[in-house]
Amino acid sequence: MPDITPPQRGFGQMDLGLTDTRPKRVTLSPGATLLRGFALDQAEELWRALTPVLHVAPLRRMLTPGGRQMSVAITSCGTWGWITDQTGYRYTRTDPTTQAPWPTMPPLLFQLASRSAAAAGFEGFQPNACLINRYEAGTRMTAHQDKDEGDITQPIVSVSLGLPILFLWGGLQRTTRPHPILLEHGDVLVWGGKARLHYHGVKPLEQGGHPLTGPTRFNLTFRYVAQAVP
Ligand SMILES: O=C(O)CCC(=O)C(=O)O
Ligand SMILES: [Fe+2]
Repeated sequence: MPDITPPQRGFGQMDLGLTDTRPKRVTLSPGATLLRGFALDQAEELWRALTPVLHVAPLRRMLTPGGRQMSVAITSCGTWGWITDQTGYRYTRTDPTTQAPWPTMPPLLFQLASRSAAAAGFEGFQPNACLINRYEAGTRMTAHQDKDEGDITQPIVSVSLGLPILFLWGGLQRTTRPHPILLEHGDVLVWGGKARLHYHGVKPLEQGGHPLTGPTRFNLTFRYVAQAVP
């Protein structure tokens, strides 16, 4: 494992006016690649493309099957959207809050996801679902596997926008001690193949302000959901 220990909290090399000498590409484990800043050039355009999506399918804090309200606010675009309620986790074709189909995935998002996957060695990725997570200060996501897609031959592409967060990259067992990775604005993380079912989560978001997203962090995860999923 390369040294990907996060820098000290509070400032980064860039804030000091120094050149960022960290590698642009880091393998976290076989099949999992961090592409630092891969989406940076397009961040503002991506952000603008999200506005109409969030208008049609507003962010909402859903209930877990155990009846707890998630701290992260979530919505989706694409053919399939991910939901959780007291009957379980699943993908649906319509938004349960509006009964309307999920908004179309903006082509810019689709193309970025497909290019990112290819850059990480997964050619031909055609996501049909994009989950949109909004984190506010104190919000976190506990360790989990992404396994509701019904097809684990396709990777997950995760794009971070806004405030930085510590992402926890685990192993195939929940008990594997996770490795913290700093995910910053414009970073893209791709995991597939042997890494597809690795546990992962994020630490609580620290308070802060970002020029684009204000006091929040947005994360977009692109997935391919098998048509057989009801
Ligand atoms: O916010 C992140 O970086 C991870 C999100 C995630 O794991 C998920 O939506 O399944
Ligand atoms: Fe996940």
